[in-house]
Amino acid sequence: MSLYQQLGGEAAVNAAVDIFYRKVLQDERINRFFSGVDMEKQSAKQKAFLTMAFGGPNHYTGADMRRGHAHLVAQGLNDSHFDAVVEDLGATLKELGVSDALIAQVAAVAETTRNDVLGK
Ligand code: HEM
Repeated sequence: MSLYQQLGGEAAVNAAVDIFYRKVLQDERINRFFSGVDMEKQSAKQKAFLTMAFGGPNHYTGADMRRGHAHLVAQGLNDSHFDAVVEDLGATLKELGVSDALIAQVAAVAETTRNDVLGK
């Protein structure tokens, strides 16, 4: 069974969206990056983010991740911010009762996007 399926597939993504988004917006280390973001598109973005982090079906490539975050890199986005997002994601999954082993797998999937997201 894939990681995405083990976590509960689309239902798990939907459950995580609100909790994750709240954590990110309350996180003083990173919330400035989200201040100008279109709120209507935000939910779809969060779902795309979580589906990707869960190792599920997504339509994004490394090039898309580079393009999608290049304006944030220009604003100073760096490893510390990436780490904060991974931490907020882990805390979200913990709240939803996901095991530490699965959370570690999700963090490992997120890691595969680090260089693209940070434009390295
Ligand atoms: C774990 C790695 C990450 C993944 C998988 C990821 C994924 C995504 C995806 C799929 C999008 C939507 C792109 C689109 O518009 O089609 C996006 C946009 C965005 N991401 Fe990330 N992201 C990651 C890390 C981060 C980090 C570390 C930050 C900032 C702390 C961040 C902030 C944003 C913002 C603000 C947008 C919206 C940009 C806009 O609409 O202007 N992301 N991300």
